[in-house]
Amino acid sequence: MGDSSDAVMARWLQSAGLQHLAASSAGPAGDQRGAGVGGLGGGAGGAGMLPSLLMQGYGPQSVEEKQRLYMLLRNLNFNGESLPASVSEPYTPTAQKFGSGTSAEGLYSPELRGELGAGLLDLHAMDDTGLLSEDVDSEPFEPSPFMPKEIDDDEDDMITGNQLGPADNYNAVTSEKEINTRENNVAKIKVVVRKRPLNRKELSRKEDDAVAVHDSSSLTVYEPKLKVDLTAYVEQHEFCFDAVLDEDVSNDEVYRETVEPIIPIIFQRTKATCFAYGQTGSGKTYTMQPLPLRAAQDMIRLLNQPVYRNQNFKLWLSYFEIYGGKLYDLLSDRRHLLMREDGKKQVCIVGLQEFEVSDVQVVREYIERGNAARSTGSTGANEESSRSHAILQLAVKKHIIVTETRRQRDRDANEAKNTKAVGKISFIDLAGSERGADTTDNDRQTRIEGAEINKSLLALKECIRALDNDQIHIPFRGSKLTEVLRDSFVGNSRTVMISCISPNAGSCEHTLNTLRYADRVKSLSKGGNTRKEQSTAPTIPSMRESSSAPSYPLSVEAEEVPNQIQEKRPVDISRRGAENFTSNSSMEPDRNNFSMIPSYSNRGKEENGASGLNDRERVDFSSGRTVYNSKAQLIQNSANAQEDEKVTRVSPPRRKVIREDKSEKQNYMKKDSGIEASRPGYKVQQVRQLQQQQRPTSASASQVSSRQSEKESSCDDVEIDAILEEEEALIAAHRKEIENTMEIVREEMNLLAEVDQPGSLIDDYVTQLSFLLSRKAAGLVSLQARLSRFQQRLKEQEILSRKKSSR
Ligand SMILES: Nc1ncnc2c1ncn2[C@@H]1O[C@H](COP(=O)(O)OP(=O)(O)OP(=O)(O)O)[C@@H](O)[C@H]1O
Repeated sequence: MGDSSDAVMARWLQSAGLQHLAASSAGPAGDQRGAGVGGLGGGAGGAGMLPSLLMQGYGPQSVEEKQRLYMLLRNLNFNGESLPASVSEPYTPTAQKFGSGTSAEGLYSPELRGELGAGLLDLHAMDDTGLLSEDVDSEPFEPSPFMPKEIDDDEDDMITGNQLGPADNYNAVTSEKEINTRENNVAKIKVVVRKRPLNRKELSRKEDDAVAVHDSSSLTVYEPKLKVDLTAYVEQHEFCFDAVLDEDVSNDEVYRETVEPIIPIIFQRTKATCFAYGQTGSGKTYTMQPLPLRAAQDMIRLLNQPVYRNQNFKLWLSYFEIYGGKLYDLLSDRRHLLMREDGKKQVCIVGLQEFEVSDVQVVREYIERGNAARSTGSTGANEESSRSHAILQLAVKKHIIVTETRRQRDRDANEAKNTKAVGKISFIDLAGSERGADTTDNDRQTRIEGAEINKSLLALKECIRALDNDQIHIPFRGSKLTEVLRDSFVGNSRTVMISCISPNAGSCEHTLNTLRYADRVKSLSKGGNTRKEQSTAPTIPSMRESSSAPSYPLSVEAEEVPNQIQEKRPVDISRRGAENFTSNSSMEPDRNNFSMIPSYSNRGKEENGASGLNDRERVDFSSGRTVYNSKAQLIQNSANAQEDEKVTRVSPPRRKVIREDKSEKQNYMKKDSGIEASRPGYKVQQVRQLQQQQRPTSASASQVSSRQSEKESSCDDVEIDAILEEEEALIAAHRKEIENTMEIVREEMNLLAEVDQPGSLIDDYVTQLSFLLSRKAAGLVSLQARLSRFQQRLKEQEILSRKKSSR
């Protein structure tokens, strides 16, 4: 065990930035190998050497090195063995004292994982799935090629203010253009599948490996089946994804494939979400566990780049879980948290503790602390954690230097007020996917929790699809999970979904469910990403720019200007809706993949293809501000064309009319003559006509009555503007409703296709159908209510006008 133990120890030391001590450890300390932590295979001996390394003079020289070694030792001391007296002084890199907690399994050495307690986002670890040690590679942290090299302080002077951060394989800072190109190159949604190796138990049962990974993007599942006459046969299911990672792919490669490309754009106001999905034991925790730490490492490296350091960018960490629809802070004694929406529709988690971090070691500790909070829950810790979603967020914030006077004023204000969000990445370890459909459990509470999980998984899928489809309405309210993640879905966002699958034939059904879920998430992104990325991001600031408004982070703008967003597509939505609906009505389940591929590919064609305005829209959106003006022109032209075609059609291009009305209003006030009504809404037009009749036209009217009438007409116009706005909102809501309904219908058809399959879970079907129907009903009820309000408003207005005219 000598050599391997040395190697493991060298890697541990390397992970703590103490690789130079490896040589010393091979000296006299090496003689004591195995004396420390025992019974843990190759790595244990190495752990045993560490105390002596720390105690004796030839080891670490500086206080910082000692602290690091102490931490390393403490984290490896998972068996509860006490540290030597000489190293037992507390290490307190943060102001907080952490709970006793379990060790950071897997964070140091994958060999040790599985023997330890719950790790990062370890929701429902199974103790019976330990893999053969030879399957598992130890993975030291290597500096990522995506990340810029650390720049010495001396180099700072060479870098000028406006130069921006990271790009591939570079040492110097690149231009904003390059950054934008890179940003656009990172897919908005990436779906990656990871297959884990067969574990000991599966091998001992001689289970077949039913998943064959062909290349970096496709795989086949061989599902063993029985015919009615009990003859066995194998059904093959082929899948394609953005990336398929085989069993021998290391965590390091997973990081490089999934999270690493996103990190630099977090500094460019992007919000990203990375989540693992899959059945229990498929490797979610194993996959997710190292990611936040790796990400933090790269983010900290970036923060140390002069361009960000000069801007006072800092990294903040928070960690909480959603269990049974409630939020708990994992870094604050599982404090119950409340979710609120502020005036800007931003979701705030009231009371969530966020910690500023600038050291990977400290990040590691917070993660451990959060894990400990999860695994030591007061009632049935394991059950609890297995039914929760854990969310770890790393946020980049710009610290605003406050002047003395302002500081005085804000003395009592929260420190957060002095920071401005730049971007963030959320890591989510979802509860096991099969839990939601767990029908064998008799416990009512457990079943309800299962339904809750199912609901959130469905809602998450809906949101991702809506997001990728550039829908105006994103169904955040579908679940607590999506509500919490709301701000990660709007504006400039990226999503990475890692679907974890077990390879054994016995898990085929779950594996297929996981892959179908992944397939659906993926489907809508086909052929649409580039356009969609461009369509949201550049247009919004251009609107702002044109009104010379201050520039906000992109995502905030996206939320702040819902009306403008609707404005972008006033004419085409119903049309697009109709096209979609037509294509959907021909949807046929693909029997091989059990997915609705035809519908999505049709949609891709429609969107890329000949849907007139859509095409023009796409071109327009890609060229930003000037294009937005031409877009307005386009809307105008289109509206004019419609008017030419059909004189009776009076519904106006929405915003345009309001502007016209306002200028009309001014004209009217000046001239005090009749209204030159231009295409108002049908009812509103009637009201205006009534008003027109009421207004004094005689030149001989006294000044008083003229002023009176001016006043009245001004009030009337305000009224009319309000009605027009309502009318506009009603029509927009109707459009949204149609889009929603179509999404739901699509879901229903998928559901039907699934339930038709042999072995489908009826409970799953029932839960999903009930979720969809309640969404449908809620949408209709809300539209109906809006319509009634509007009808009522029109009635009142008419009565009022009649009264006036009879006076
Ligand atoms: N790719 C992999 N390579 C090696 N071992 C793996 C891999 N994926 C998972 N494992 C091992 O399989 C076991 C189960 O993995 P893990 O606990 O991550 O599953 P999970 O999906 O998080 O399960 P649960 O939903 O119950 O929490 C662990 O012992 C883990 O070390």
